[in-house]
Amino acid sequence: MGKRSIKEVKDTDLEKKVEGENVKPKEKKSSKHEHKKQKKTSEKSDKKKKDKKEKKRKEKSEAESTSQEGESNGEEEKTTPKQDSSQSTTNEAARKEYAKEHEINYLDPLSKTPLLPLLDFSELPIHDNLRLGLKNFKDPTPIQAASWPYLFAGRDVVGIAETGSGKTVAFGIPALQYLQNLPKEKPTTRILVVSPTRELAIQTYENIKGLTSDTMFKVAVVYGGAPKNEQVRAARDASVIIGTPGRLLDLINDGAVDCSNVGYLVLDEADRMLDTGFEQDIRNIISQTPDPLKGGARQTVFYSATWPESVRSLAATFLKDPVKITIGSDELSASQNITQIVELLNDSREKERTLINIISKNLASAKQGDKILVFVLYKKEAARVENTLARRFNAVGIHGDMSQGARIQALESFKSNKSPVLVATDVAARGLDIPKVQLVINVTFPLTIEDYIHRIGRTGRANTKGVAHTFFTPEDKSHAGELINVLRQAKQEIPEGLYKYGTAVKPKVNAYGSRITNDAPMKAATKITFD
Ligand SMILES: Nc1ncnc2c1ncn2[C@@H]1O[C@H](COP(=O)(O)OP(=O)(O)OP(=O)(O)O)[C@@H](O)[C@H]1O
Repeated sequence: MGKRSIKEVKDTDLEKKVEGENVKPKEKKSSKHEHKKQKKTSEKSDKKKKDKKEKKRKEKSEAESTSQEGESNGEEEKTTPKQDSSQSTTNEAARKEYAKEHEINYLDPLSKTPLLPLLDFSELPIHDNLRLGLKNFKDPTPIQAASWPYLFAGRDVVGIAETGSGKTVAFGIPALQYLQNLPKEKPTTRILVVSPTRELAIQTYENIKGLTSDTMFKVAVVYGGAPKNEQVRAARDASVIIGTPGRLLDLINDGAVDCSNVGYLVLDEADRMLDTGFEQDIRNIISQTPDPLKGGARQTVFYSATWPESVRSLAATFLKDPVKITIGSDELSASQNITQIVELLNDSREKERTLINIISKNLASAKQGDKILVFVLYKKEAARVENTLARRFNAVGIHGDMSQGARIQALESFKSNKSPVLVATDVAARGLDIPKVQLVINVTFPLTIEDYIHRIGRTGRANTKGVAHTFFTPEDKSHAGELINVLRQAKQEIPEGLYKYGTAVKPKVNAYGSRITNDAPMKAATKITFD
């Protein structure tokens, strides 16, 4: 391990392409730890469950649900987790109704009968110390409710749900319970979460730390632009590592991170992680983990709000019989909590004046703590717009040309409301969960419509409302068709002038490269919806 096979691995984020490649995939013999048992059981369980479920449900049906109310603190459970209670504690009809109401769709190559959603935290087969991490939430969100039965059964999952819908907790809780179930032997990395940006890696680390605050698990975060030594120390013996691909590979090649015992692998913002900017790194990282196709015990979970065709066939190569769970439409969709305004401008030179007007108006009526996030496309543009807005509104900026320290400081200043306006490139488009972002302004249209969905998803999170205001100029005309589709899908107003640019949607081209890939479907699967 110790020998570096990458000359220089830079950190990866949305603006920096990783240069280091050519890490020879190692043929690793994966260790067979307990997780495999869990997985085998789960794979078999689908079949068994089919038969058993019918019986169980008949026995248990009717009005069981009410007796579960108010038990969500798990007090009475002590340390004995319930196993797969999701299928039995509330009647089947209520679960089906929930799946229908929240438009949960399943695509499962192994079973025609979905594992129905888990409707209450008290049904979670987890230890009490993990329950504490959920105490601030009332109910599972739909992606949590739908994913958990599969994740606890050890299945690979592709989870697609709108921005701000609680995907981190969706993959985090089963990951930590998996860890909890392992025998207490020499600590080694068991859970690996890969994130596209440093800020998202840090945020996920904080979230997972929050969920583990009552446990002894060691969690570490590794990302570029910060000294390695400290991260190497933190990663040593950490059971959970969250990181950006470049630094992760760097530490793997240094021998500081050992992925040979990873039993639960998460690609957060999975479509971004699998597109051309990251593909090779991801291949290299995954090659260091146990390979389920060679008998290795690794559960792999991919989450995102967007799932373009261009990444699906590649995704399939890393997953074993995954169930795809989609909340809402299969089409690209924005959160319905966001009011989308598209303003057509004839000339890019109108942008600055319009931007200042919108921010002035918005801040004049803003409530305490309200924030505005302004997106641009290029780093230089970010610096220029930040400059303009800094004088008027005490704005700060974040982009890939800044030092990591300055990036963190800007984000802190925005979060703590010292600066109510943050100007950002797409480095802040994905995953960041900043409370009270009331307004997102797209000064320059992003490279892809998926990025648009993620950018505007910085507002309207966790069932709050928000507004996204997008400038659209003739230069953006190639995005008109897909933008119209997104607006229509979210039942938003479509400005008449947008149609003049045409409604055609070009075949998918990966905007970070130029490759077009066809969607090679995963193993034939049956799509199940409740309607
Ligand atoms: N069950 C729940 N009930 C209420 N709020 C929740 C619940 N689970 C998570 N949240 C909160 O919802 C917010 C959004 O969660 P998270 O950042 O995981 O969203 P996401 O789906 O990953 O979004 P994105 O697609 O933008 O990455 C967070 O503040 C989180 O604490």
